[in-house]
Amino acid sequence: MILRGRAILGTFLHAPQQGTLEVLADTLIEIDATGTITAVLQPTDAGYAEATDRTDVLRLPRGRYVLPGFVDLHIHAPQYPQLGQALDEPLEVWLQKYTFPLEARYADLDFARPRYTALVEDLLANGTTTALYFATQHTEATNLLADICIDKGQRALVGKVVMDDPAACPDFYRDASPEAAVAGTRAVIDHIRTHPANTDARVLPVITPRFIPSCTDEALTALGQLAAECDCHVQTHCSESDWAHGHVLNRYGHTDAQALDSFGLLTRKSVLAHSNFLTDADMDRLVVRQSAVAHCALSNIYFANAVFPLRRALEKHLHVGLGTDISGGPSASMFEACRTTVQVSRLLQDGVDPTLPAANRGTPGSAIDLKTAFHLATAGGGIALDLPIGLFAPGYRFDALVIDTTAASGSIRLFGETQPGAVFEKILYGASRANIEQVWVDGRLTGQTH
Ligand SMILES: Nc1nc2[nH]cnc2c(=O)[nH]1
Repeated sequence: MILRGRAILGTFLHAPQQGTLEVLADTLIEIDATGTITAVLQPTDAGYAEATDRTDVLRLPRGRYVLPGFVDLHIHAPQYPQLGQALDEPLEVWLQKYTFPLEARYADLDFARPRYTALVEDLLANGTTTALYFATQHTEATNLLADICIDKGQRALVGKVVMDDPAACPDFYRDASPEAAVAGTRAVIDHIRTHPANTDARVLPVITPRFIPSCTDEALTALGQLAAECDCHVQTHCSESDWAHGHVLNRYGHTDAQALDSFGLLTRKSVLAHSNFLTDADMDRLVVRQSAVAHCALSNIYFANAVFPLRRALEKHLHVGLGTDISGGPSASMFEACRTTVQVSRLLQDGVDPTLPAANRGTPGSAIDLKTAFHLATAGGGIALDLPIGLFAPGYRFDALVIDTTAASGSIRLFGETQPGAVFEKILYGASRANIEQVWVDGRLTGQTH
């Protein structure tokens, strides 16, 4: 089904600002031939009656609510087979013991294809309409992931992982040299940008140094130059755990954010995963560069040794979106990412050690409300990527999911509740895949949802 050149009538819930939910009840959204929203008409608006009389309007039944598609700002695509597994080691052990051996297998495209296909289909069915992907070190398998996203109609940003330092990366899974790493990155950029089925650039390339500990200075310098030359997005990990943060401090005598900046890797289109140990000065630097953080609340429980100070970052007007960090986080759902964002912020606020007096236990003022988490998972992701997504407003792409609150096999029970704020909470806390009835990207219905 296609909504391009048509309109959809229903109740839309979105969060243009942090901390607020906007309810667009009985609203008509008009979409042009490219999948861009051209009008959002509410019942009191001039022209509403005539517009809703159009015969080509898709009218949603009662009990349906439309949300902006989720923007997952941090996914390791090759780690999907490992989701919900192997979370018993700290980051530096987990990488060498489980993750590099798994990712190395993507040299074999017959291994990669069914796994990448399942991932993209499952994420779409979960409501993730935009995905920022780390692929693997392999050029061909990275191109394959991009091809699958293009074929399945997911908005995606796909990067070949650069990891060239022999001191940190195993022989069986490493770029042969900084030059080879950059050549592979260039090849993926060219593949995606010239793909004959990607003329509307729904899939974009991303420069992807894995993280400073796995890269040589030569590779980081060349990737910074490439980012300026190609005007591509950039993604990497930043100050994730005590170990990762400490590695960079030891190597350069300054923080990850400073080091990335010195390599030209902090741009308007950069997304830094985790970033838990950012100093105030690091945050200020990111604000100046307009770079973003992908907050991965669930994965941080396993690997970070700390909770990201999200409220402090938002008060500084840092761009922040949410990420699942598949498979560091054992859930592929952005609903879950919203829930965990709220939950860990409460732990940070109140503290966790019951032997301490309440007054010394936590970090007051750290709590994040559900509407803010939802904003970050949608509009915030769009701002981070500098793309017109995550909102229902003219000029934005029509990326959306239709929630069926009445689905018998779903996990939302409204018991007659109709107050939109309450319904919103029930959806965010309760929705599972069986409640996601339709997923739209650029005004096109994507595959089977359940
Ligand atoms: N969570 C996480 N952190 C990383 N740092 C470097 N690589 C990774 C990865 O694959 N996952």
